[in-house]
Amino acid sequence: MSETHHLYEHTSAKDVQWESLSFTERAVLCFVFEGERVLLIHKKRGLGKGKINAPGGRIEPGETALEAAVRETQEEVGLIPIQPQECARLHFLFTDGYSLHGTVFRAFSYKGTLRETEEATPLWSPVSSIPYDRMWEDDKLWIPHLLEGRYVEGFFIFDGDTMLDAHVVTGTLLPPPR
Ligand SMILES: Nc1nc2c([nH]c(=O)n2[C@H]2C[C@H](O)[C@@H](COP(=O)(O)OP(=O)(O)OP(=O)(O)O)O2)c(=O)[nH]1
Repeated sequence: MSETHHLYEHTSAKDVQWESLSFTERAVLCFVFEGERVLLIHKKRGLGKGKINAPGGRIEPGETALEAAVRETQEEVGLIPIQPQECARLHFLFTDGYSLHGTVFRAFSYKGTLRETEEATPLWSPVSSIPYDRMWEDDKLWIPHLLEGRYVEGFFIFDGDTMLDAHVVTGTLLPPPR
């Protein structure tokens, strides 16, 4: 194993100069709520294969984060979220130097028909029993704040699938859906 592989192994998430990182990749997630349930997916391929997550994916060139959130949700499960609202920012640094910035949205209405695709199997999860044990390790640290309606920022250091350190900051209460 090379030295660079362990570049950030002993770095704390609080000590990383996150604002001066030029992220390798930018991605989005979109949480669609209906009553006391939230739309999640079982991801069938790509990064996070086998895990439960919210719909999402990489932002394409020329696209805004909001546009990507709507497109990825439609591509993965057929639903078009209506008026998604930004509700979190996530920052990931991997020990091999890869870094990922995530913008998270929430929506309370949608159009279209839910369907399974080659990328994902959709599932409506009760908000009170999100399957954190089948999700990315950091999710249990920030999704509860999102569910309370608070803006949240997360800073995480990962080695592959293993979370080495985390720093979560909660912000203001977001305006309720209209
Ligand atoms: N909830 C959560 N999502 C994460 C974490 N790490 C991480 O990459 N993701 C999300 C961000 C993206 O939405 C998704 C990665 O998907 P991706 O878009 O890179 O992979 P993909 O192969 O499906 O690519 P694409 O064609 O859909 O763009 O996983 C995490 O720790 N927690």
